[in-house]
Amino acid sequence: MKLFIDAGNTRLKWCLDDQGRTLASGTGLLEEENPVSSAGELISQVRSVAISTVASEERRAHLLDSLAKLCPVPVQFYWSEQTRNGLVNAYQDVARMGADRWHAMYGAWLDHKQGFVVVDAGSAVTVDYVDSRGQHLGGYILPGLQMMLRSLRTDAARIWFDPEQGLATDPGSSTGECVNHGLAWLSGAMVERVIADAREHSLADVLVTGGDANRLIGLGLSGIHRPDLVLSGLRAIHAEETSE
Ligand SMILES: Nc1ncnc2c1ncn2[C@@H]1O[C@H](COP(=O)(O)OP(=O)(O)O)[C@@H](O)[C@H]1O
Ligand SMILES: CC(C)(COP(=O)(O)O)[C@@H](O)C(=O)NCCC(=O)O
Ligand SMILES: [K+]
Repeated sequence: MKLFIDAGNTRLKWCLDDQGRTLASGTGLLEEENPVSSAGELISQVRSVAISTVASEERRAHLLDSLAKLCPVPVQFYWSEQTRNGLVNAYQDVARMGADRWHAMYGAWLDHKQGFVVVDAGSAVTVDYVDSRGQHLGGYILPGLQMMLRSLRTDAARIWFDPEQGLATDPGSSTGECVNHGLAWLSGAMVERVIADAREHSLADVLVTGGDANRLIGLGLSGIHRPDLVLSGLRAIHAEETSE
């Protein structure tokens, strides 16, 4: 059995794979003693681990320590690449691209050859465009939804509010409404840009992943929700690398 991990800046997503079948999946926190505690006893059957991560070196080392205690098996990290199976990265320096973006794009490329957008609404929001030839046209990195609220709370002395998940975008008449509606309004504007760009570049599909995917879908981002997109790409790449 293999353990696949997508370790982001906020949460860790994992799944257990037995010859291509998903036996279990869950989420955890990187700093926990056992970040895959939700896998329970199954962890003892793991024979190898494959990881996609954008966490700091310190947190990556901590994850390795935790895994070594839980299951002392080989661990392989997978990073961004220049090209794979027809998908071509637009970055000149691909080592700089977050591994999660490349793995999400590859997961999308396998099923959506007619051109696509990947929106990953995690700690940060990333938007990547890939055309029907597999050429990555480039992308955007924006502050995530929680990150924006946190910066308003910490960097502005007189802004107090309770965060809400609402979708209202009308002009607010209290600090709380102005902040919460403002975030929905800004996110909605981003969604409109993504839809317009997809049309302009003839990208047929919009794939949405990340912890805030449903919020963006609620704000009009009509697309395919693929919470497992990074893990899908990682699993495919691992399978290709280990079958050679
Ligand atoms: N249970 C949860 N714990 C933490 N964040 C969550 C949860 N559910 C939804 N979120 C939202 O998801 C975002 C993190 O998304 P995620 O895809 O896990 O990020 P990352 O890949 O950066 O770790 C947070 O900013 C938050 O708004
Ligand atoms: C943009 C990101 C922070 C998104 O990570 P996440 O929100 O999923 O934790 C991550 O992909 C990253 O650290 N990228 C490095 C810079 C780049 O992709 O160019
Ligand atoms: K992200």
